[in-house]
Amino acid sequence: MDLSLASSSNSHFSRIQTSTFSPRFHKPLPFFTNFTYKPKTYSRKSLITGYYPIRAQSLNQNNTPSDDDDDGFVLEDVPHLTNYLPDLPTYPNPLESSQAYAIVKNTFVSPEDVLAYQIVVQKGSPRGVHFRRAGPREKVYFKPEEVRACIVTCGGLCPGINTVIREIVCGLNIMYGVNNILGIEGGYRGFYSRNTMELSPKIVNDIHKRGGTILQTSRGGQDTNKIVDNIQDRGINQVYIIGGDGTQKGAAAIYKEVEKRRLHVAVAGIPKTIDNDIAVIDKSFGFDTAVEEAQRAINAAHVEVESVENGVGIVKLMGFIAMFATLASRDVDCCLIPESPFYLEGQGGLFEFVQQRLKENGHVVIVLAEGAGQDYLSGSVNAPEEKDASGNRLLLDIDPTYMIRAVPSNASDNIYCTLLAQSAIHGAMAGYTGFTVGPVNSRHAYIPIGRVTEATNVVKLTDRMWARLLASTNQPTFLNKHE
Ligand SMILES: Nc1ncnc2c1ncn2[C@@H]1O[C@H](COP(=O)(O)OP(=O)(O)OP(=O)(O)O)[C@@H](O)[C@H]1O
Ligand SMILES: O=P(O)(O)OC[C@H]1O[C@](O)(CO)[C@@H](O)[C@@H]1O
Ligand SMILES: [Mg+2]
Repeated sequence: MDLSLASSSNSHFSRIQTSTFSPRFHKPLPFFTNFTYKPKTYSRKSLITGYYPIRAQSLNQNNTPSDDDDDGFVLEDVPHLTNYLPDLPTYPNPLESSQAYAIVKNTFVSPEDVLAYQIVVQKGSPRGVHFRRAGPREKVYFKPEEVRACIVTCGGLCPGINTVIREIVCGLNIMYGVNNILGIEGGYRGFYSRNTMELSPKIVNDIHKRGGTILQTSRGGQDTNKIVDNIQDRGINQVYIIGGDGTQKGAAAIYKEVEKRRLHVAVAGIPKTIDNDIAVIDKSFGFDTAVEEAQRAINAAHVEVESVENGVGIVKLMGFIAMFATLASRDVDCCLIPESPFYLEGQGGLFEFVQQRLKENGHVVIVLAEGAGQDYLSGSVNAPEEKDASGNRLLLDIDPTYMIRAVPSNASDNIYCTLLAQSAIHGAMAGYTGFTVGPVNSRHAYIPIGRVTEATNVVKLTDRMWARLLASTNQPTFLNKHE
């Protein structure tokens, strides 16, 4: 039973060698499975973002393609340092002698463990896409005393960033005995334009109680070559990158350059987005905290509108937070999101609905998601195609409730951040690189960075979740406009 990495110099996707496979799989896997990227592009406006960029191709024992024995199993694997450094020495994982793991039955994740992307299947359907399960491996590709790690945070704020920083520092130190950890200040450009700070468990001890990021963050201004020069100059060999879709694209570029230079450097991404719009993973850290905090904003609006005659309150929130806060609140009369165009006048329009609710209840609370109703906003706030420093389009009149992203993370996000940090550490120590971590159907996985940056999640109006919201608020669908 062996699912081991074989080296492949020209592809950053590993081949999986499977001589025999666990009996719990109803069918043995092909002897070799080779993975090639076949990216498919989807329009940003498309409401359906499902895609399968990698196809498994069966190879027979001579390593040539064969059509048989393919039961549709696809592993979207992450790169490994041995892909371009085949002779890297390995060391026993220090967790073997860790007190914390002393009585754990299975300290190490089996190299065969993979997670299914789709868990709702039908009898006879192909087994589909899988990701490598995250967790500690028996062998590591770094001597703990030789690890020089760094952590950088980029993009907007999100509850829990400090917790992730803390847990990377403490996890590296406590689990793997690493003492050399640098904080890069001020985002990507901090690699070459700012000072660094030494991080230790003592320094980060209580930072999870604070919002923001102790390392500071920034948008724009990254220069991949200069970053990798700096990584080399400083002797850094593990890079932990916390940030959103833009940051993860930057991480992929850093990984590519590191691979080109054939450096013994693991690059690990920890996905961050308060909007919860990162593809593949179940949920992004800080989202629960943000939804909880959004309740307070909605509640405040509700108190205000109830206290005046015909009060109308508008709460502006980000992305999926608008939808989930509405579902959680019960005080929201109508949730407006960019994916569901609405109209103001006439039968079935927003004004008619507001009037009706005012008549019934004397007040109305509307949740407006970032980007909704752009057609109705004056162009005076920002020029239509204005961009921020990272090249993201600036939306009109976007002033989402920032209070929700400055708060420290709640208990469940703190636990989640701990798992993310520890998974990233185990992956880097085990020699995986160019990966991002996150839960897929509740289990943590190593996911190729390209998979999470190729498309961002949008609300699918055709999914039952949006229907649940409509059923909860009883708001108009705006689907039947009468001209
Ligand atoms: N395509 C890209 N390639 C390389 N670097 C990128 C790319 N897009 C963005 N970046 C860099 O990543 C950093 C963060 O990007 P951005 O400001 O878009 O935030 P983000 O990571 O998407 O976070 P969020 O949108 O959740 O706030 C910036 O320094 C930016 O220059
Ligand atoms: O004002 P800043 O820091 O650029 O952030 C704005 C953006 O950051 C985000 O919170 C990123 O998730 C977006 O919702 C928002 O558009
Ligand atoms: Mg972004």
